[in-house]
Amino acid sequence: MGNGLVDFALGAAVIAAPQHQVPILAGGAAVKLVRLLRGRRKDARQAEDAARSSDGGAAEQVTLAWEHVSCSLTDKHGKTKEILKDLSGTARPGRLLALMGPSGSGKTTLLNALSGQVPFAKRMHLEGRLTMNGQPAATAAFRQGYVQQEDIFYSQLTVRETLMMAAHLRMGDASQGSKEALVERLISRLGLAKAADTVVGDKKTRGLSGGEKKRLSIGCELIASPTLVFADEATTGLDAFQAEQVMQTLKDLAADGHTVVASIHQPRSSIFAMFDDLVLLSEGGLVYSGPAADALDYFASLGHKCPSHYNPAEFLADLISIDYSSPESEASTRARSAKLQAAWRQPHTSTPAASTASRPASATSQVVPFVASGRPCGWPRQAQLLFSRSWRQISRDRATNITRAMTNINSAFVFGAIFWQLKRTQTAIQDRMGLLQVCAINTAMSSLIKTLNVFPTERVIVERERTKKSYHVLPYFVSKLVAESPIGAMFPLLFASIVYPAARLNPSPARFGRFLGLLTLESFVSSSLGLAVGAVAPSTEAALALGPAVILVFIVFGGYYVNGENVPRALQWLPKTSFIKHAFQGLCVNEFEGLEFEAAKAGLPVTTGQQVLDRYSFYDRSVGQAALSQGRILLFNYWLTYCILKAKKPRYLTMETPKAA
Ligand SMILES: Nc1ncnc2c1ncn2[C@@H]1O[C@H](COP(=O)(O)OP(=O)(O)OP(=O)(O)O)[C@@H](O)[C@H]1O
Repeated sequence: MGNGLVDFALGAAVIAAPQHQVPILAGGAAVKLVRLLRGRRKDARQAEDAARSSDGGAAEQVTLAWEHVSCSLTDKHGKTKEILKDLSGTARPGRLLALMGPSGSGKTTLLNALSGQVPFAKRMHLEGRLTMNGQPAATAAFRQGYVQQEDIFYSQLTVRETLMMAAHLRMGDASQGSKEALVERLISRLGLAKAADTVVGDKKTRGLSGGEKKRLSIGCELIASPTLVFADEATTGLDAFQAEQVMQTLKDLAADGHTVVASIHQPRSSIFAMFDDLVLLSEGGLVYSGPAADALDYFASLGHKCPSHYNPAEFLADLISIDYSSPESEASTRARSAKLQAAWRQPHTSTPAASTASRPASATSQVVPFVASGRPCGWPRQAQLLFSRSWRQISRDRATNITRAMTNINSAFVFGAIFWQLKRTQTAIQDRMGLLQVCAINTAMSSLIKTLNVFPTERVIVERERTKKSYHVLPYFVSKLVAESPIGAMFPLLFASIVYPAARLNPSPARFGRFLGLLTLESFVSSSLGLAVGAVAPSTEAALALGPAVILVFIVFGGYYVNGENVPRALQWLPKTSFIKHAFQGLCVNEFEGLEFEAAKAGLPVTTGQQVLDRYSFYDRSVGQAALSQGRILLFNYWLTYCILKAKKPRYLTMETPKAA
């Protein structure tokens, strides 16, 4: 059975089992999982050892060559769009190669293709040949780092902590002292000394500048001691000064013998002057590949002379861009782009690309590594590290915690004021029911929204780290849940402590304890639903749109609006899945059992709490059963999230060998 199927079967068995069998099944599942995981860890270590022995642990320089790289996308109607058209080129050690081209020209796709990270898409086809020092890239064991366009970090960790965490996760076998020394070296080399103890920050917390974040991203990639460094749009969104600093960092890396390939949009002339080599793309086709210094001469030879005192990057960008301002200008600029692509395809007697082969910039044959390489740490250590990261993130996030606390206190005061000191009259029965229902809905919503706001971004970090094989999903997920629980439990406590006495609900400490326990459990269940939705949704915005739509169904079947007995047969499973209903039932039983009401002056009076419960079809429920039902949904959501996270491991397209080859 495949691993995914094993997880599916185990999870399904735990959820579907009768209650008394759950511990036995869960125990069996745990043993099986541990065995599976041990097996996989062993495999991973063997693969790691093989990779090490193949490169001997030495930071050998690498020349990356690509030939006939094409990428195309066919739509549903069979129409094919060429994203990359038969590209060939070389990136050499000790040289900074810049990929330039207008937006949509294929820079990111080429960078992804060169790093073996073109995201899998059903109708996309990728072909070409990639070699590293003459060996097929698939079998070459050179380490690479990929600095992504978007800098995403745990916002509450400082620069030093972020780098230290990367070092711990990826250099498990190195000593603490050597990791600390390496991190300090990186900090000073990346010009981050002043910001070393500053938290990364986010929209709510002030932190690093854009340039500092980008340099931190580079630092995190350098932990693995890559010989090849890719950077996508490294300067996008930065001011001129920060952009120059980031490019200088990449240039310094190249000077140390790394092979650096960076895509960039319209750099200023001082940055253009840093490029050793240049690849220019227009509409997925190559219009130039060779030394940056020779580019202007090449285009001048085609009749496109750059005016003096003009930024060469701007001149080249204008030359190869498509002008969509009018049909005529679009046609003429497309024609010019096609002409330039055709000109490049002509054989060059003294092609700039050929000339670079004879003059590598670095005289050494080894990369000067920033750090020593290492293997990832073991599972218990991973769990420990990830726990400390999650704990720091949640405990330091004052802005989020204060907002959550204020929201809960505010709701508690509003509900407390509306349902102030409930009496034992007939009309107060409805008020009690209403209050318990809004308590259940409020707890579910506040917990869900918080999770949806945070988790999709965190998931992207986890996916990136898993691509680097830094850790497995299980230690991450378990440590995250454990770390977040204590603070997550604070908010229902705040809410319950205000609303319970304000409304004068059943005044017994034990009943208050159960009220609090049910709300806390419900808050965790709602958060687990948020994790599952956040794991599926492609972005925070999508998660925030999807989550409330899902929970609305659970609110409708929350036990107050629709009586479970009147739900159509085909939909009877829905109330069973509504954790809001289970919480509400538990709260009602806790509140009404043993309660006596004043008799009505007219009509049929409801004088006991049990009669109220019977009327809502809650006669066979207990607080324990309600808690157990919530617990099962909680476990199901955790299991579902775990499976989604595992299945969502980034998939990349395989580069096929060109047909002509
Ligand atoms: N998975 C995909 N599905 C559909 N279209 C895609 C996909 N990947 C790339 N493309 C298309 O291929 C073209 C090149 O995209 P790419 O992101 O490589 O360009 P780019 O030069 O990096 O652009 P930018 O500078 O704006 O980031 C674009 O038209 C893009 O829409």
